Amino acid sequence: MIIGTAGHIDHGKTALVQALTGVDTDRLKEEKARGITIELGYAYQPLPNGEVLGFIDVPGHERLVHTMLAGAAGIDFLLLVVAADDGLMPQTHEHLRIAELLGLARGAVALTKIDRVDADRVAAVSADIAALLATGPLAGLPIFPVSALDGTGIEPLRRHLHTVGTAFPPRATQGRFRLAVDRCFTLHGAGTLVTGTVFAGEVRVGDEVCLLPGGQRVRVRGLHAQNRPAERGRAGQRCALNLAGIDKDAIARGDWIVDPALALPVERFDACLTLSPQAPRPLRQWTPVHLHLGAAHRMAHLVRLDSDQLAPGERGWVQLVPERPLGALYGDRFILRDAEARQTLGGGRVLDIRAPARRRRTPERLAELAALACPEPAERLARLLEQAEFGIDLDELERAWNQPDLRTPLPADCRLIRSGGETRVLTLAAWEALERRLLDGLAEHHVQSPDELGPDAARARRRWLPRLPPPVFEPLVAGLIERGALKRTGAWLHRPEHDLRLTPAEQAVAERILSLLHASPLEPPWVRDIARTLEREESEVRQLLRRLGGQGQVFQVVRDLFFLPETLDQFVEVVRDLEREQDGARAADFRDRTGLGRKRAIQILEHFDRLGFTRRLKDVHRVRPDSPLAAPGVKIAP
Ligand SMILES: Nc1nc2c(ncn2[C@@H]2O[C@H](COP(=O)(O)OP(=O)(O)OP(=O)(O)O)[C@@H](O)[C@H]2O)c(=O)[nH]1
Repeated sequence: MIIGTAGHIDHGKTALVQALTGVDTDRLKEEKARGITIELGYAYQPLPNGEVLGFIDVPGHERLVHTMLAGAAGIDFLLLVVAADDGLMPQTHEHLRIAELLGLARGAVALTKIDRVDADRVAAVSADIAALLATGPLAGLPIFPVSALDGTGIEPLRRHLHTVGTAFPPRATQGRFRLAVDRCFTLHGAGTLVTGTVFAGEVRVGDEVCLLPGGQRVRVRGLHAQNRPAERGRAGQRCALNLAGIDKDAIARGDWIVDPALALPVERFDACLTLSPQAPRPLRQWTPVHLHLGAAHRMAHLVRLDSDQLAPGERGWVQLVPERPLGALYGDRFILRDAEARQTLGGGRVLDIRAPARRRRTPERLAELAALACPEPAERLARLLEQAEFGIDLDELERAWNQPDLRTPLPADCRLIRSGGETRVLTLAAWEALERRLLDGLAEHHVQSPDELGPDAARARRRWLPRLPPPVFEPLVAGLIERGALKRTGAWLHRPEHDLRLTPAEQAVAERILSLLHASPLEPPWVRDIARTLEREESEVRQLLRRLGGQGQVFQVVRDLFFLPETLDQFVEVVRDLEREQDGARAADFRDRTGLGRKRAIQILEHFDRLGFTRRLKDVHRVRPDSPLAAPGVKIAP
């Protein structure tokens, strides 16, 4: 268990920790000279059950609240210190408010310096403290009157802390490792050391870990847990890590040391924020604030999400945009102070570290935040899934929530898709809705373009499910094909009832049309000419040719002019030759080698551009290296 002191300057925090543990945590020369705490101080005390109590002593100076916050982020138990002579003072209030906003649920009050006052004063200040606590979540904390000077009351307080510490449940270690760095220094002969509180998981000597937000990989060469050499450190302990492969100057207070899977720098996050009732005014859009999260401290801007301003005492959804990325995960507590760093404004909990910069205030997004605010992970996932049209990237969510086992068990009525290196989960209802959108889209397409077999898969996705990640689209299509609800012919997707098969009478006409094309492949007749030769309606010939086009038997190069695939293949070969020999096809060269007229040569090249075989750059048509037709021998004709 980690105990953190809190309280107004000079109220006796450091003296109390020394009386309790024998350790003087004011180590700095300047601290000694001025008699105040400037940096965080640390002390440890072994318990009979083998556990170790950790103490973090924080400064009480009003200008050092940011240091107090760096220490307070990792504590389990609040030791609120109030001097009996002074009574309640500004930082008594502010530190208490911070502890409440950080969600601290355990604590005790030390009423110090009782050697300086009489019993009536002790009773009066005790009553003030009880009244102060009564309105908040820490109501009813025990109050211990003590004197660090003569030792009165120290023993009962120490016994109380030992009893609570012994009964304190060790934190669960199922998440991945993360430690909030509050100090970094070099030790002669050992190299770079960082210390901090382990927020989650476990670390062992030899582990490879990551600096966040920097991203550098480092190895844990050695470690201390609760001030003792150890092979491993775990959630809830203070640890010192000896890191190999990094300079001290590359690390600063506020960084995190994390499992490499958690090395996600956060540029903005959405959160639930409670504005303190004592905040001086409502928070408006883009208010600049000091953001304290873990041991980190950043300037940040605040965006209101569910209304335009947040009034004192209110709770709402906000987005925070720090000036530089930081480390944060779902559920992390944070504190906001005003831009001048004079007052604590409020505090909250991180809900989404992958928060969108756009469309962040839509009703759909607010519904998502409501789901994210749900404290229980399985229920939270289920509620998120209900709204996730395209499903959820489960790997990403497991990292963002630091919950490596979210998928066991998977919520009922869900589908897990593993594809393209991604694991996505969707409700069956969402899956069916996606299937319907594709099938309905195709049905409509068939009505509008009856002469076309259907779009290819890439076009179908862009058209009807543009926001569905491609790795999910493929299994969706495959599933529909397997069930017979969809057909794939060549590259084209279509409904099974839609095909371009011709009736025997139409087939007879089609064959006569094709033989006319075969008779003059380089200069095929126009639709008008074919109709005249065969004595059929122009519209009938046009429609038949388009349906043959849908089957890939002819290609329309310009309106009403159709070429056979094998003819186009000859042209493809010419273009490939020109690409090899002259870095692309110019209209004049292409005309000379094919014997086409100039205008037709250009039309063919433009057709190739449309097919994606070539790309025009000024007057040259270059072969696209990614086109299947770029490879020698590949043909358009089946
Ligand atoms: N008489 C008396 N003096 C005390 C007691 N506790 C602390 N003091 C004195 O009060 C002064 C401040 O004590 P500290 O322990 O440094 O106070 P602090 O709260 O740690 O101060 P900051 O960390 O700077 O906020 C020192 O001169 C202490 O000797 C006490 O129980 N009785």
